Amino acid sequence: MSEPLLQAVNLQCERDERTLFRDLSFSILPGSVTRVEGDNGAGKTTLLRILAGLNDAWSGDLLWRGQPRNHCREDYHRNMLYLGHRPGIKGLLSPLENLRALTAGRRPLADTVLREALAGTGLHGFEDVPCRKLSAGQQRRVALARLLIADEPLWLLDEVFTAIDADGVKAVEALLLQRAQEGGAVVVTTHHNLALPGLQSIRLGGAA
Ligand SMILES: Nc1ncnc2c1ncn2[C@@H]1O[C@H](COP(=O)(O)OP(=O)(O)OP(=O)(O)O)[C@@H](O)[C@H]1O
Repeated sequence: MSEPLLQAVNLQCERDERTLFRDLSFSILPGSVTRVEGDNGAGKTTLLRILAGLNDAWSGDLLWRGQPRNHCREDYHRNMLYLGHRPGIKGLLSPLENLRALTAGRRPLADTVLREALAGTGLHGFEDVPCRKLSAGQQRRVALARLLIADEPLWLLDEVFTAIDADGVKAVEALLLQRAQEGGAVVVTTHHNLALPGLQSIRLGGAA
């Protein structure tokens, strides 16, 4: 069996004196898509932010390719892509400018590549329009264009299907499968009913 990309061992997290989860252990294997499940408030976003390194209020161990994540943070952040439940798009900037900003600090990409990615998410003709003039679904598509140019093997995606129409959902599902087939892994939270073969799950809830 291949080595996990990411391993969580006995994770525990409390928020507002409530235990969201404890003794939570799981492995994210190359080639997998995993859905984090749980009711509203169960801690799905919190868990994803912990995995993304954006929340330090937890205990337990996180291993990246077998190494404690704290010992290889730079490598981890180079190989992990996190999209939060808000699109994180700046309204005054165009889709092209937003995508430039979202990819800043990563491998440099020519504008032609970024424009192609925007066209790939259905934004052809809107590349240079201020994002505040776009619909909620179109703004989400700006953030999703990141997936078309992502070389990071691990994707952590929080509610990225919000405001996306049926065709968009299918296209994103195909991207998740493709990342897994290429040997990467995806961890996703969604209230949308994902129809992916081999879908793994992490269930949150019940940690009184
Ligand atoms: N900004 C915040 N400040 C304080 N506590 C918060 C905050 N956001 C969330 N919480 C607490 O953390 C718990 C888990 O929230 P989280 O957003 O991780 O849940 P979730 O499973 O993603 O929920 P949902 O399905 O509604 O998006 C909430 O029930 C709440 O008690």
